[in-house]
Amino acid sequence: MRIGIMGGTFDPIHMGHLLAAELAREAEQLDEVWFMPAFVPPHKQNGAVAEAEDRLAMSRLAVEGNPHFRVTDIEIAKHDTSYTIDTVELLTSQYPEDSFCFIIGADMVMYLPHWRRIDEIVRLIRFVGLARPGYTLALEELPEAIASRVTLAPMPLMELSSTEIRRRLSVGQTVRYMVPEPVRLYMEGKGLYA
Ligand SMILES: Nc1ncnc2c1ncn2[C@@H]1O[C@H](COP(=O)(O)OP(=O)(O)OP(=O)(O)O)[C@@H](O)[C@H]1O
Ligand SMILES: O=C(O)c1ccc[n+]([C@@H]2O[C@H](COP(=O)([O-])O)[C@@H](O)[C@H]2O)c1
Repeated sequence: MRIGIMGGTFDPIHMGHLLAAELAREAEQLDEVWFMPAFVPPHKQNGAVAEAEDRLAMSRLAVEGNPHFRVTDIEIAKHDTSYTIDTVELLTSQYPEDSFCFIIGADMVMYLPHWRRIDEIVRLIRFVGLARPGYTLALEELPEAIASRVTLAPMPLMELSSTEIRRRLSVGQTVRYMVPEPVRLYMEGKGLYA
């Protein structure tokens, strides 16, 4: 199977994540996309992040109804900082028959040189990069070994971030149509980010 990994903090998951995953799936003819909430994302170790169980539950609610989407708790179950190299080594050894790519937005594409052991990651998997407002997808600015492993997929600029959703909820503004409705109801029910 051709599998795309959509890794993220998903604090909370939003329509930008879902659209990016769906368009990457189409462009790369992926059989499945696995949404993978990080336990502690490497570059957010000092910031407060919602409980992993809530981020996982919201991710599960978000993918309901799409037969190509799944959620994996592989990183959350480890209860440790989620370095992608560890996850990729685990996935490629656990599923030798499948081929994996990692789906990321433009901010993460340009940050790839800073990922832990990126030289080894790019030998194991490819990346699918999608446009995001505020970030230029300038592959020519990346080292060739990394740039050659990134394929760009078409994506309309979507001005949406978890930060903006948390900000809106904290001041009582609407997030309807920015997140799937079951996710909105979950956040409302638990008073998340209020
Ligand atoms: N609006 C968007 N368009 C394209 N890609 C996105 C968008 N929002 C998030 N992504 C991508 O989804 C992945 C996971 O992102 P993450 O969970 O950190 O969400 P975020 O909205 O960037 O969160 P925060 O605002 O808390 O930093 C990253 O690869 C990121 O680039
Ligand atoms: O492994 C790394 O060094 C690394 C550095 C930054 C981000 N990542 C991964 O990239 C994905 C998106 O990260 P984030 O913080 O935007 O949610 C998520 O799966 C992270 O674990 C990985």
